[in-house]
Amino acid sequence: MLHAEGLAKAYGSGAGALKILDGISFSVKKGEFVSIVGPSGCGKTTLLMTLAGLQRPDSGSVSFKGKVLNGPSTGIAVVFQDYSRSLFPWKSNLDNVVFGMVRNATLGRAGKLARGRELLAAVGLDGFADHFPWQLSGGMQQRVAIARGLASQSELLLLDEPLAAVDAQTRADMQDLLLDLAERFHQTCILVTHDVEEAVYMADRVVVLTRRPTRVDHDIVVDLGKKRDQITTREDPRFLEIRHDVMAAIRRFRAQAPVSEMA
Ligand SMILES: Nc1ncnc2c1ncn2[C@@H]1O[C@H](COP(=O)(O)OP(=O)(O)OP(=O)(O)O)[C@@H](O)[C@H]1O
Repeated sequence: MLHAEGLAKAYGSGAGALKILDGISFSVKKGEFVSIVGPSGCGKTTLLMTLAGLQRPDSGSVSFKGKVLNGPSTGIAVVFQDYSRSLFPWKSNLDNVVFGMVRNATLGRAGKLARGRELLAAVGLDGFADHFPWQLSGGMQQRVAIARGLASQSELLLLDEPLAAVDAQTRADMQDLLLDLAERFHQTCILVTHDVEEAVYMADRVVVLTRRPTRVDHDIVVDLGKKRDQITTREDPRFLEIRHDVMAAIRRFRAQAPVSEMA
C-alpha cells in the first residue's frame, strides 16, 4: 500500500544544513500495523510527515497505492500527539469528528452526524457527543482525535506518538482500543512511538531507525499473532526477545550520540 524509497531530507541549507533522513526505504502492506522507533530526535516525525505528503523529501519518493505522492492524500489521515491543539475547542466532540469527513462528498450532513455518533461510540464516548473537548480528560480527548482520524475513512492512518500524553493505565487501554479499531475498520496503521514495549505490543512489524543522519537499521517481524493481551503477550518469551533486540539497537545509538543529542 505504501512504499518509501530512498527518502532523504535536510533542514536548512549550506554548511548549516541539518541532515535528518538519509535514504530511508521500507514498505507497508494493506492491513499491516507497523511501528517506527528510533533514538530521540532522529527524525521520526519528519519521516511521518513525509509519508503523509505534508512535507516533501529532498530526494527519494513515497508511493501510495502505486502512485507517487506529491502532496496530502484523502487516503492518508494523521493523528497527532498534541490533541489539545489538534481538536477545535469551539466545536462539540461530534463536530470535531464530523470535521474528519470534510472531504466526504457522498454522505450528507445527517449521514455524517450519524457516522460521527457511531465512531464516538466505537471509542467509548457515546455519552459525550455534545460536550466540548475541554470538558474531557486527556485520554478522552485523544479518543475524539482517533475517532476523527477514522472518520476520514482513509485507508492509511499515521499515528505520531498518539498516547504520549496519557497516564499509564489509560495508555494500556488505548493501545487495546487502537488495536481493536484497526481490526474492525481494516485500518492500515503506522505508529511512531518512543515506547519500545508499545511498539512491539501493537505491531506486526517494527522499523528501527538509526540516529541522524537516519536510515533503517532493522525491520523486525513481530510474529506474535494478531491477538494481543496486556498480560500474556508482554510475558511471551518471543515478545521479550524482540523487545530486547529493539531496545539494544536504540541504546547502541544513544551510546554513540553526542550528549547534546540525548533527550
Ligand atoms: N521544520 C524544521 N526546521 C528545522 N529543524 C527541524 C524542523 N523539524 C524538525 N527539526 C529538527 O530535526 C530533528 C528531527 O526532528 P523530528 O521531530 O523529526 O525527530 P523525532 O525523532 O520525531 O524527535 P523526538 O524523538 O524528539 O520526537 C530535530 O533536531 C529537530 O529539531
